[in-house]
Amino acid sequence: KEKVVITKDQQAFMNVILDAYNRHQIPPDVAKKLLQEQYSAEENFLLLTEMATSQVQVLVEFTKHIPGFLSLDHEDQIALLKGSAVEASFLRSAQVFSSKMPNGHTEVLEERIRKSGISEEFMTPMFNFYKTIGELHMVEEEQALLTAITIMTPDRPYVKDQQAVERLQEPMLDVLRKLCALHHPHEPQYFARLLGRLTELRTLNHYHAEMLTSWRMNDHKFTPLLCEIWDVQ
Ligand SMILES: O=C(NC1CCCCC1)[C@H]([C@@H]1CCCCO1)n1c(-c2ccc(Cl)cc2)nc2cc(F)c(Cl)cc21
Repeated sequence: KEKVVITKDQQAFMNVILDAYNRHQIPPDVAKKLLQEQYSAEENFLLLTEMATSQVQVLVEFTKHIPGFLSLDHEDQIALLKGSAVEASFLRSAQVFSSKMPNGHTEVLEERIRKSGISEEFMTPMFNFYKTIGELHMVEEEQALLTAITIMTPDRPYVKDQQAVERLQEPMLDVLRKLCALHHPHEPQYFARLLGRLTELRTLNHYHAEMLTSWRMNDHKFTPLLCEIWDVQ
């Protein structure tokens, strides 16, 4: 069984991404708000659009610190951000949902989300994803890398130089594979399970526009930034 060694360069590379990830995160205020009181479907939708708008802004800041991103073709930079923003917001939602909370809080949070205005049909796939992310008990390095890997996905629509993106994604996958072996030594399949979550994320991507337009309310208003990023309005 070969010894897993993270090189000094990989450690430095990892710290750049982790540091950027920790500096550019919106606080889980939305969880606190949802736990404090019940909101109407309209208020919940407004809360979601506000949170998602500010999350896109911090996502751009985080992405700029991913080694090599700023050296990509500018149109490809936009294509990567546009292609990954929804998945990053679901990944962040899953991390917030599965973060350690006092007893009973997660259940209240789930109930509030189930009653927030989202159509019933999306609850199962969404909460399956949240729960499977929670079961992974990711360390923060893994969370940061998984988000960076999601952004650096070569086959997003309109990406022209996919090879350039692959060259940036590969070193992150290498470090993640080693981290998984180090942090989860008794789960040889752990890395594969992590990457499997990225496939699940793509299916949530598929539902996303419909989840928003079927929100139980009239007249769904979106911010200009969300109209750009989400395929709505
Ligand atoms: O605001 C949300 N998520 C933000 C997005 C940016 C990053 C931070 C978290 C929404 C909430 C849902 C209830 C009504 C208010 O919005 N949300 C979603 C969600 C996301 C996409 C769609 Cl289309 C539907 C629901 N899943 C969540 C899980 C959670 F644990 C918490 Cl606290 C909130 C969550």
